[in-house]
Amino acid sequence: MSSWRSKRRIWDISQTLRPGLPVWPGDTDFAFDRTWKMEDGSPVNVGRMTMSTHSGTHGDAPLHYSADAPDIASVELDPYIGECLVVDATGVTGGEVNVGDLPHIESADRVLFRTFARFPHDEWDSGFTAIAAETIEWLALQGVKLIGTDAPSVDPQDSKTMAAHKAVLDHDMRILEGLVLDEVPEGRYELVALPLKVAGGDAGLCRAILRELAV
Ligand SMILES: Nc1ccccc1C(=O)C[C@H](N)C(=O)O
Ligand SMILES: [Zn+2]
Ligand SMILES: [Zn+2]
Repeated sequence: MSSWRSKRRIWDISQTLRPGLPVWPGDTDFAFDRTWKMEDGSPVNVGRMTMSTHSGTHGDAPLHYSADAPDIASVELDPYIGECLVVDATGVTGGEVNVGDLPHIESADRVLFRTFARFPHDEWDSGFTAIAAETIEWLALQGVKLIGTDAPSVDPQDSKTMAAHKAVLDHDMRILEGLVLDEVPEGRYELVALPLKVAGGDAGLCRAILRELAV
């Protein structure tokens, strides 16, 4: 008998989009409803959604932090697929992940940081841990093309300088935010996290997964 289930384990590292999803203070709430309902005699159910482009798990487009930079529909997809390193940064104090907090990194194309001991699924946590601009610079020099975090931003919530986003821009890196890494041990995985192709989009929602590497 055949099975749909792959022999390699998959971790779904996406937030579930649903009413009540915590969003950036002041940003658009996630809403979903049905425009056609089978219970009303429609042959099918059809829904609609209203949301911020930065809802839940998403990839920022360069356009989000630089006015003339590419939108999410224009960016190449290679950074969003391939081998990645998950780093446990749950022990970091002081608000941002610094170079000294990093483990020894042999080489990595993509690095994902787990900063929450327990992901805040039900409330917004303004005190999330950001990534220092120096850390991003350092990772770029190691050849890292994509940085991911379970926090809602690589910069602190009250940042006026957006230093981490600027470092990402300087090195033409890509960012994933709002990943859920609670169940994922530190180590190497295959990442697949493709942002939705929205023309003019400053970000794209992602269904993000990690898969056990082939041995
Ligand atoms: N929705 C916002 C409204 C105002 C200011 C920032 C945001 C963000 O979402 C920040 C974001 N997730 C980021 O890319 O760092
Ligand atoms: Zn964002
Ligand atoms: Zn961002």
